[in-house]
Formats: sequence, structure tokens, C-alpha cells
Amino acid sequence: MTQLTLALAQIDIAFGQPEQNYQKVADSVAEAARKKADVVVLPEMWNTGYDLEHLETLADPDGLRTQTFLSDLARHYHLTIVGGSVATAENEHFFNRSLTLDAQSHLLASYAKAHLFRLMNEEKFITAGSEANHFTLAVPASVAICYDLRFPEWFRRMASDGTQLFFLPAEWPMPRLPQFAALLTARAIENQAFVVAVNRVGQDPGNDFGGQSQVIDPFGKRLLQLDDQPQVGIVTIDLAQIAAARQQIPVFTDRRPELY
Ligand SMILES: NC(=O)CCC(=O)C(=O)O
Repeated sequence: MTQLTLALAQIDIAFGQPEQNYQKVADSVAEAARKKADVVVLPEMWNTGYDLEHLETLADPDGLRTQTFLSDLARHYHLTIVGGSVATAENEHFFNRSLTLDAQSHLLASYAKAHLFRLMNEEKFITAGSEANHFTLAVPASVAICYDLRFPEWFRRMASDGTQLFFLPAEWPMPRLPQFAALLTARAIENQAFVVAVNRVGQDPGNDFGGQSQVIDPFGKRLLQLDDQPQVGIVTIDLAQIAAARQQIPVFTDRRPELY
């Protein structure tokens, strides 16, 4: 398969209201299926938002509800779901965890956010993960979550291990959206990879979120950029662009890891 049709589910997450959010995700996945998507991508922490003070009652125990829910949707609609991330409770710790399920209900990836964002007090409540994830969606793919975007080493490590398609669920506040766009473009160009970022819209008690979910190709071209409204954006990507970028400028051949 050389093309993938991606649906970016840019939703307005209800703060601390998982029931509402599971319904919003179900509606978005149904809309993505109507739009003939192969893959649906969700935003960060979509079950609870950043309602970190109430994780004791709100977080999904072992992520099991989310895994069953996404797996049922993926099977029903015959698509892959890159499940953004949800707050999970695991062995007396909370994680910001991303689950990716395919149409046969296989769990392709389970990733706990590695870099926790102090400006939103994440490190006070959430335990950091320390393992990257790798799966195949026509090409080698990986998920990173929001603030991970500021760590080029993390992306380069995944790219060096084969990743050609990055997904980045986010809750990235409005004032720093220009940085979001610049960093997404940089990660795509330097790794000669597609970057698919899905941000939320709406407000929580601390922040305004302005969406601008987007898809950048391996040359750094922005193929899709949504506005600040809830919506399911659709774009088809041509995976042959990855080899084209890597043939034109062979960065992975020319790099000198012994120097850095
Ligand atoms: N949820 C997050 O990780 C936010 C990251 C962010 O806003 C940033 O500027 O970095």
C-alpha cells in the first residue's frame, strides 16, 4: 500500500467527564469511517483532559476500558485507531498512555509518555514511561505524545530504529501554537518522515486550546492544517515521499553518530 487516508479527530475534550469523551470519540470514529479513513488519530488525554487532581476516580484502571472500547470500534469500522492517549491507573501509578489498535483488534502499540510537562503540573501526578514504541502501518510507525515533540533525540532514536511515520497526540495550548508548527516541521524534515499531529480544541480551567492539527510530509510540506473548531479532518498521504526525500538527501547515510 503506498497511500494511507488519515482522519484527524480534533475534539473538544470535556474536562473530567470521561462518559462524554468516550461518546465524542465514538462519534468521531464513525465520522472517520464515513469519510473512508484507513487510520483515525485521537488527541492527548482524551478521557479526562488534564483533570490531574481527580485521577484517583477518573483514570482508566489498566487502560482496559479504553482498550476494549477502541478495539471494538476498530473492528466494527475496519480501520486502525491511533488512540491518542488516556489517563490510566496501573499498579498505584498514573500514566499518560497511548494505545493503538488495528481492525483485527490487535494491540499494535502501548506507549506511556516519556517527557512530562511541568507547566501543566503533569510530573506531580503522572509517572513517566521510558520505552519507545514501534509498529507497522504500511511503513514503520511510532507514537510520541505532546511535550515529547521538544526532544529531537527521542524522535531521532525512533527514526534510527526505523520509524518513517510519527503520530503526535497533543493538548498544546494556544499561545505556543507557532512553536508547535515549527517543531512538527523540524521533526519531519530532520527525520525525513511524516508527522501527524492531533491537538484538541476548547478550554480547560487553565488553558485555551486552538487545534491546528496538522500533517507534515518528509520534505517539510504541510499537507493539512485544521483551524480551531472541532472536526474530523481527512488527508491521504503518499508513502513513496519517504523514499523520495531520503534518496534526494541521504541524511541517514551521512550522519556521524560517532561525533555526537
Ligand atoms: N500537554 C503537553 O505536553 C503540552 C506541551 C506544551 O504545551 C509545550 O509547549 O511543549
